[in-house]
Amino acid sequence: MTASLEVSGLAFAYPDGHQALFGVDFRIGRGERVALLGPNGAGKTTLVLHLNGILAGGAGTVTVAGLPVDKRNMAEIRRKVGIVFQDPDDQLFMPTVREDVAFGPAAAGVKGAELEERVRTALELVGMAAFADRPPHHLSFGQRRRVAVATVLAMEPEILVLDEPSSNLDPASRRELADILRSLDVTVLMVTHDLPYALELCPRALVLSEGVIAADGRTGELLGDDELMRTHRLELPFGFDPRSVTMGA
Ligand SMILES: Nc1ncnc2c1ncn2[C@@H]1O[C@H](COP(=O)(O)OP(=O)(O)OP(=O)(O)O)[C@@H](O)[C@H]1O
Repeated sequence: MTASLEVSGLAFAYPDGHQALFGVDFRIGRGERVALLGPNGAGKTTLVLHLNGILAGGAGTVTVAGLPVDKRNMAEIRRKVGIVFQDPDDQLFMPTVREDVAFGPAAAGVKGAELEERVRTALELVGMAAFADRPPHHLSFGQRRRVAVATVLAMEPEILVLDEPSSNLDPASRRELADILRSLDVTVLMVTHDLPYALELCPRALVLSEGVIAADGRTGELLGDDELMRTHRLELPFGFDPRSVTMGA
């Protein structure tokens, strides 16, 4: 399988000397959906910020679709790695939804009919085409999150990275977003503390703990491993049985 993402020997210490990553290795094939799990402070955000070069300077390499993440390739890397941050308001700042979704591709030089097509397709993929002319701040949180996903999809990324995509969503919005994510033909890396959501959406999971990959395998198997879960402070909701979920892979 062609790799969308390869992380090799990635280590990183913050300027204050705090070491957050200690040699992280994994590979994600094109079209896979992978959950990145781990307790608070495990290094998940630090890892994600290396995927598009926001953080750099430690040891090891990150490669996206064969292209190394480094200063020379930054513009192309930022197009290939689409990060949807936890707070949609960090990503929406234009007067209308349409302008927000057009912003990234327009900055990358896409214009005219192609730009319109990109915007239309991205909004259709997240079920928000009818909202194109609305100001983002008039939308509900769940709708703003979907538009934030569209802003990233409009870049036609190689890999979609989602930080806590289910946070602050009501059950119906949570399910609708899951259906949208499952329908997309894109590689997904999803950082989440919502373990049932990880199980529903991602056939594979990585457990990051104290700056190393502690486990990499089938999500259902990892969540069913009581010893692994306890060791890395992962807890399923009360009464939730990972063996009872049929996954929509
Ligand atoms: N700017 C910073 N300077 C120094 N240390 C930092 C900085 N940002 C994060 N850290 C430390 O690096 C470690 C990893 O943090 P990180 O935010 O990557 O964890 P996380 O797995 O994303 O946690 P959470 O689940 O709470 O979001 C933590 O110990 C944190 O305190």
